[in-house]
Amino acid sequence: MPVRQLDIQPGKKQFVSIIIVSLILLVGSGWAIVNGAEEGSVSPTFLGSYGTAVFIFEVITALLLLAQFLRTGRFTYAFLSLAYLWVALISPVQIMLLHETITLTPSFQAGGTEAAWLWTFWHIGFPIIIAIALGLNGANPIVTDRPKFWAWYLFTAEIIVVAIILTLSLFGWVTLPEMVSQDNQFGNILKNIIGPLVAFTCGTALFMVVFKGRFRTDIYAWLAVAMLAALCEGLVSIYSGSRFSVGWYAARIFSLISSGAVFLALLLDTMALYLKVIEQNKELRKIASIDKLSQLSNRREFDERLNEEIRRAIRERKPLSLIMLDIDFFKSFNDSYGHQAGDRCIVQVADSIRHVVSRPADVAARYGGEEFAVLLPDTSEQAAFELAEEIRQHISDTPFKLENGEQVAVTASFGVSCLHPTTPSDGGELVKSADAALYLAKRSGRNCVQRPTHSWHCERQLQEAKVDGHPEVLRKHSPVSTDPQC
Ligand SMILES: Nc1nc2c(ncn2[C@@H]2O[C@H](COP(=O)(O)OP(=O)(O)OP(=O)(O)O)[C@@H](O)[C@H]2O)c(=O)[nH]1
Repeated sequence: MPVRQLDIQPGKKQFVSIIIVSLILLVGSGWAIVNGAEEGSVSPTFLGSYGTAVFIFEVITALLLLAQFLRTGRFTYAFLSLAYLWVALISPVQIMLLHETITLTPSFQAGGTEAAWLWTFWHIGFPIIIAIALGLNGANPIVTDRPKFWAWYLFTAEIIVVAIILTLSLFGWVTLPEMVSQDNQFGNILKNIIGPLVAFTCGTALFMVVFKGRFRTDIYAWLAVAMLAALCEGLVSIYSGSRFSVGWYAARIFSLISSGAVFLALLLDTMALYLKVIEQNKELRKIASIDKLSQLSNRREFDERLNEEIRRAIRERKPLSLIMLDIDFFKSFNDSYGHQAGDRCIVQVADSIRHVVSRPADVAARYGGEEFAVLLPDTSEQAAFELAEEIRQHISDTPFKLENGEQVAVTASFGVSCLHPTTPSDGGELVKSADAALYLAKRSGRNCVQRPTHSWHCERQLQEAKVDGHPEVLRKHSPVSTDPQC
C-alpha cells in the first residue's frame, strides 16, 4: 500500500532561498533581455559541461520523482517524472547537434534547424507535461494502487514518442522549416513564434504550479522556481542574438537553474526523510522495548538482552547474574486498595529498582505482572546477592502512600542466580535457577533474598565439567561420590 504521509513542507529558510533565487532570475532576465544581442565568446566546451549537467540533473530528478509516485500512487508525481525524463531524453541529442560541427554524423541529416526544433520540443513539451501533472493535483488527487504498472505504461509510451521525434528529426525524413541561418542567427520562426510559445507554455505551467501546488511541499515550492527559470529562459531566448551571444549564455544558465531546482529539493527531501526514518526507528525501538507502566525494559527486550549477554559471557568467560523479584501478597494488595493503586505500586517498585541498579550494562525489566528481573553482566553471585539485598531494603523502606494519605508497607521476595555460561541454552538455566531461588524466598517467609539450592550448584558444576571435559570434577560429582557437600 503506498505511503502518503512523508511529504516535506518547506521551512522559513527554504522560502527565503526561493525568494532570493526568484529575484536573481527576474533581475538576470531583465539584464539579459537588454544586453542579450551582444556577442559572447564561442565556447564549445561550455556546451559539453552544460549538456552533462542538464542530463544528470534531469535523469536523477526523474528517478526521484518516480520514487515519489511509487510511494504515493499520485499521478502528479508520475507526470512530473515524465516531464524530467522528457528533457533527459531529448536534451543530450539537441546539445550534441549544437556541438561545433553541428551535424552529429554524416549519416544523419541533421543540423542547426533540427537542433532548434529539438529545443522547441524540449521547451514546449516540458511545461505542457508539468501543467498536466499539476492539473491532476486537485483537492482529491488522482491516485492508483498499481503505481508500478502505470509507471511501466507511461514511461514506455513517452520513450516511444521521444524515439519517433528523434528519428524524424535526425534522419531528415521530414523537412522542418528553417529556424537558424548558416551564421547561427536565429530566424523569424524562433524569435516570433517559438520563443513566445515557449514563454506562454512556461508561464501557464508556472501559474498551475503556484495556484495548484500552493508551495505545500518542497517539491512544489522548487518546481515554481524551476518554471520561473524556464519562463525566463524562453523570454531571454526571444531577445538574444545568435548562438553564443550573451543572451544565449544567460538562457542556458536559466535552463540549468530550471533543471537543478527540483533536483535540489528532492535531495533535501531525501536527506530529511532519511533523518526522519532514523528518528522514527529509534522511537519504534524504544516503544517496542519498554514496558509502558513501569518504564523498565519489557519481557521481549529482556529475552533479547539475555541471549546477547549469554553469548558475550561465553565469549569473554565472565559470570552472568540474574535477580528475580516478586512483590509480596500483591493479590491482596489489589483486592484491598484497587487495581489502580496496584499499578502505582508496581511503578514505585520499579523506581526502587532503578534507584539501586545504575550500571548502564545492567538490564532491569518487568518480567510479567508483579515480577521483575535484573540481569547483571560480569557480576559474581555475591555481588548480585548484595545488590538484591539493597533493592529489597529500598522497597521495604519506602511505604506506599494511598490517596487518603494512609501508608502501606510493601515488600518483595528475591531469587539470585549466577553462572559462567558455556552454551547459549544457559539463559533458560539462569532464569530457572533464579526462579527456583525466588520460590525458596517465598517459602522462607518472603521479604528476603535467596540463592539457588546447593544441589542446583552441584548439578551445574557437573554439567560444566562435562562440557569442559574435566574428569576429576566428574568423578567428584559422580552418583557414587562420597563428597559430603553434595
Ligand atoms: N494492579 C496490577 N495488578 C497486577 C498486574 N499484573 C498482575 N497483577 C496482579 O498481581 C497478582 C499476583 O498474585 P499472585 O500471583 O497470587 O501473587 P501474590 O498475591 O503477590 O502472592 P505472593 O507472590 O505469593 O506473595 C494477581 O492478582 C494479578 O492480577 C498489573 O499490571 N497491575
